[in-house]
Amino acid sequence: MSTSQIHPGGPVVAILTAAGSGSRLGAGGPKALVRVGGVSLLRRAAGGLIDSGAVDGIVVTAPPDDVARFRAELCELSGSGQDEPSRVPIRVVAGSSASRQASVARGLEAAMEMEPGAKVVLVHDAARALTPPEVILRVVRAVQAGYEAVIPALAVTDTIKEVAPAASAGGVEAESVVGTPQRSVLRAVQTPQGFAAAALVSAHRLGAQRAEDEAQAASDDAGLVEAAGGRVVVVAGDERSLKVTTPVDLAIAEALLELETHPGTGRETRL
Ligand SMILES: Nc1ccn([C@@H]2O[C@H](COP(=O)(O)OP(=O)(O)OP(=O)(O)O)[C@@H](O)[C@H]2O)c(=O)n1
Ligand SMILES: C[C@](O)(CO)[C@H](O)COP(=O)(O)O
Repeated sequence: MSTSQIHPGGPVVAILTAAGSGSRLGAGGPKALVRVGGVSLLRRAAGGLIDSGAVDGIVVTAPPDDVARFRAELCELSGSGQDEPSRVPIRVVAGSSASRQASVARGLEAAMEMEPGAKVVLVHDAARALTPPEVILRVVRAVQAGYEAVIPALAVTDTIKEVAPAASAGGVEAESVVGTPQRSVLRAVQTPQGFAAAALVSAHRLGAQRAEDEAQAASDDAGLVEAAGGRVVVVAGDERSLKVTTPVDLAIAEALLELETHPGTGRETRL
């Protein structure tokens, strides 16, 4: 990368995961290219990272067949790092269809190639396109302050049950509840998750054998650090960092943007 070195604590690189197909959204194309408020999730998420002022380079993981399309989608945001030193370089690489973990592993390899001296690595979901820049900054600052793994999260508002696999009785399929974790100690985890670069590289290396099987793969990167014996800490997340997963999430994201653009229209009461 060798760009303007913005951060005295060492370069900060972000991996923006966007290689998922979006089957639950069912938009008929890659989810990251779906528009909310007229702009794709991908551009909004990359723009948020840039707007935080905390990131020196971004690696995007794209669906393997869509790398060129994703590059084109981001070309206006991306700087070469030479003739436009004020802009953040963006590299698009092929992710993996096997699992998010496998996509992040590919992104991490590219990120460490882009900036071998990176001290902080963020892993962020393109699907969390409305994440406020201040959340990104909060995570980066906590890593720079010495925590090796930092995740933003919210307190849980539903009661969460643990269940056993479904069984059928009298023609009714039902799951048996096997436990109710105490709600006050539960957190709903968001992204970006921030890591000391060495800790993330080592955790991915140790967990690599899980990545090709979705059922075994870690559903977040902090889980890999935990499995490797590392310490993960939580900072405040934000409701606007919701993950666009289903059509209802997309409608909520549209409504949030509408509120931001036209505050005080009375729509607040309907949210
Ligand atoms: N093999 C995968 C799977 C997911 N992701 C990324 O990880 C983030 C979180 O995944 P999710 O929201 O579940 O996206 P999809 O996998 O696309 O959704 P679905 O499971 O509904 O297909 C998304 O930004 C997605 O693009 C990825 O890079 N590679
Ligand atoms: C990383 C994550 O967004 C934290 O909540 C989440 O685990 C991703 O899960 P997905 O099934 O890949 O959307």
